[in-house]
Amino acid sequence: MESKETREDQQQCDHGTKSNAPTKCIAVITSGGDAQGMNAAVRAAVRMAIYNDARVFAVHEGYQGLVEGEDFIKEMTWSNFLIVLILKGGTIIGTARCQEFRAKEGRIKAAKNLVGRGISNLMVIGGDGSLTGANLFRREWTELLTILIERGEIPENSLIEYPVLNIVGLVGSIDNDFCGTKMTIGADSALHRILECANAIITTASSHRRTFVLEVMGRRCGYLALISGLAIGADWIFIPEVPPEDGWEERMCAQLKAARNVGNRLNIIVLAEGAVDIHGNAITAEQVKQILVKYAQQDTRITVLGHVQRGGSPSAFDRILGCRMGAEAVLSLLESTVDTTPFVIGLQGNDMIRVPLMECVEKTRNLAKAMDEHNFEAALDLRNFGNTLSIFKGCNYYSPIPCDQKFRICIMAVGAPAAGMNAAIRSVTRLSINQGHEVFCIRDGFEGLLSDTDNVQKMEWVTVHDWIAKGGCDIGTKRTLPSVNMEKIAAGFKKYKFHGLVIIGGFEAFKSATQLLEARNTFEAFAIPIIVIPATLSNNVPGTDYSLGTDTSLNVIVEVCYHRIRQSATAANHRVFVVETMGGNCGYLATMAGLASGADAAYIFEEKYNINDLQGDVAHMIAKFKQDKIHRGLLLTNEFCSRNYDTDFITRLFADEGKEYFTTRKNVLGHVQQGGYPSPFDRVLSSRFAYAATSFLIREIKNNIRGDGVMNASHPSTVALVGSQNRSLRISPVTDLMAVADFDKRIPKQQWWMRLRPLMRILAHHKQTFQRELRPENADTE
Ligand SMILES: Nc1ncnc2c1ncn2[C@@H]1O[C@H](COP(=O)(O)OP(=O)(O)OP(=O)(O)O)[C@@H](O)[C@H]1O
Ligand SMILES: O=P(O)(O)OC[C@H]1O[C@](O)(CO)[C@@H](O)[C@@H]1O
Ligand SMILES: [Mg+2]
Repeated sequence: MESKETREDQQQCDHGTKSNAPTKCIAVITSGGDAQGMNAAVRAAVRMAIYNDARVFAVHEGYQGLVEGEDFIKEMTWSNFLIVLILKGGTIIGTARCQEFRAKEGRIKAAKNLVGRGISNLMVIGGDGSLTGANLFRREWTELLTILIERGEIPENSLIEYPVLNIVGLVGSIDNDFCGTKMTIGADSALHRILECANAIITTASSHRRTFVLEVMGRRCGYLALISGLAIGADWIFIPEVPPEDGWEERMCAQLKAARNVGNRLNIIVLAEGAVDIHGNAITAEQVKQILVKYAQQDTRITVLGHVQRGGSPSAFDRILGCRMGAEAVLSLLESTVDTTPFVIGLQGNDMIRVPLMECVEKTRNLAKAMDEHNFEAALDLRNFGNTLSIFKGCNYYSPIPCDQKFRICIMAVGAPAAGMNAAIRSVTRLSINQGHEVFCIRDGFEGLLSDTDNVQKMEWVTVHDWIAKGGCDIGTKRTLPSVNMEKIAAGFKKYKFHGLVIIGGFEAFKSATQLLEARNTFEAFAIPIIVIPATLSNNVPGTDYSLGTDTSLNVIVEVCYHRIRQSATAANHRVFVVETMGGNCGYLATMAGLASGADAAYIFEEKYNINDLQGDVAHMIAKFKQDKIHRGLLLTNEFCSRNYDTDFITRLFADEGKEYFTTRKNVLGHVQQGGYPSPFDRVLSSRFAYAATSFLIREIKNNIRGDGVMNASHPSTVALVGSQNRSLRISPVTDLMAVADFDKRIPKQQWWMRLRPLMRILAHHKQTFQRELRPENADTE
């Protein structure tokens, strides 16, 4: 049965080129523990299905609803999933842990309920258990239908009509415990919750000079504990995959005491709920507390974060991940035939990929088996946590190695402030100190060297103690480029005898590095290895898909767009908001915030538009207010989207042309986007960048130091930028990057995220041609 509303919705939206797949009926289900971002996935799935002329049903209350049938399975329309749902945590269609579905009789009932509605395509959004159950359900499909035919409960031809159950899985779980995707929907939001709580705890812990044991979720997976431990700057972590060897009690106490001895006022221990010792015995928060009180005489408290981690609004990352996975999952179902392998939609690099469900279930099972058999080495390998663990130790355990020759490493920041700069400075400082070297910072970038005061300061382990959680840039950052007075800057470098330089910043940081490289011919003080760590909310630096600060800003924009502007729009009713983001000429923030907020459009510099396009969008907005019963509109603009058709123009156009249907208001978000404490993603990325940058620098100093201790780096490859490309770390010589950068526009010539723009338009009900996301060529295999 097709509802009137559905047909109208479909008619009013001619979506351009569509897939040629025959009409299919798809059921969407959320199952297992809820996770933030599931709603975004359901919404994208419903809309993508309707866009492709398929019928789509939501199964309420997980597998329980599938078993019960009746009103638990409802057909969805375009308007069922308004943008408001993107911001909601949990799952609006409900979830459950259903015992009945584990038994065959339960699955027989479920099959009957699907066949009765003509559904043979199932999208399951859940964790490892839910997807294992889905796989079993698919494998048994013929048997289940045969039983139902024999019982006379479904028509005889059902097996001919529905020979297979097509399945697609989306991993929605805060645990990030499923093999086949780099990130599961919800894990990033859970990290946000953990960090919010840790921020609150750190102030009281510091006041009382206390130790806190923070217990986090994750079942038998240590992802949340490891990543939050790194992002908080914890003093010790316990994760199930790396159980501590016997004698850990003394080692932990010694480590915590050492941290206090170098000036820490508090200690934080992050304990995964599934943590065990080398014999497989559980390690509990209470046990850790008792040990600390008894052997380290530390005033210790326990905080078990519990379900807070699954609550709250999804992060920008999870909203975008949910949207992309939901859309890709529908395409996978529409393309499937009787012979198609069921897939899980995974994130690899920056791309959505389809991974055989069986393979993922098998790998996930092997992992559980390795843990059961106490084969922790294999488990750690399968999880791929090794590198992160090394970074965690390097940044948090004070253990400088003796070193024959101490190098003098210099850090400076160039450009506008961005969240994550302090975190990167902390990591470079600590990693270098632990390698036995000395670290200095130049305050206020190149201006610091030009001024008459001494702006060079030695950095100690404790100087940067709490910098991982600090926004801004405590060493000061300025836009001034070295070219303003190369001679004086060279004199400064010579005076302080730096062996290597880390420049943290945006496009100016990159440009500074190219200028120093060029000036090497004239000034030998620049014959040192130089590495740039990209940090700018604009995300416009060549050689990296992400710069530090971008994710934090995106979360600020999404939070403002939704929790503040939306509330105002709801109260005002019939209102369109035009929200201007920063980013220079780069439309990353406007585009991604548009996708994450379910915006109607995002106008950016890189995608030209003219008055006809804008008029079309006004007409589209009016149609939405008239037909979709929507009473709010959201348009994003990038600060330099167009010289003439800018934010003011767009606001006035919508205000005038749409005045019978809505009022229009403008919001320029401005510098709030530069503020705030860094997001988990930015904190972790800062440590990874710092690790790669420090390793590069020390290696290149060793390669280029003369016997008399003077640096002689002349090869251009010794001036480089560390970036995240398809989520793998890459060091690129700046000479290579000069070819892929547009210096006039201050953006890279190619930007990976541009291919996400059609999806944003489709989900906003625009006419649009969908382009499938390309498969990665050089995606990481982590
Ligand atoms: N082996 C199985 N066979 C049939 N159904 C299963 C199986 N495993 C799990 N299920 C079904 O999936 C539901 C959810 O599974 P589970 O409780 O393991 O959560 P999950 O999907 O792993 O999510 P999370 O771990 O994130 O909470 C179960 O209640 C059950 O209905
Ligand atoms: O919500 P419940 O059923 O108490 O389950 C808690 C479990 O679910 C998860 O939150 C998600 O799997 C785990 O981290 C945790 O162990
Ligand atoms: Mg699970």
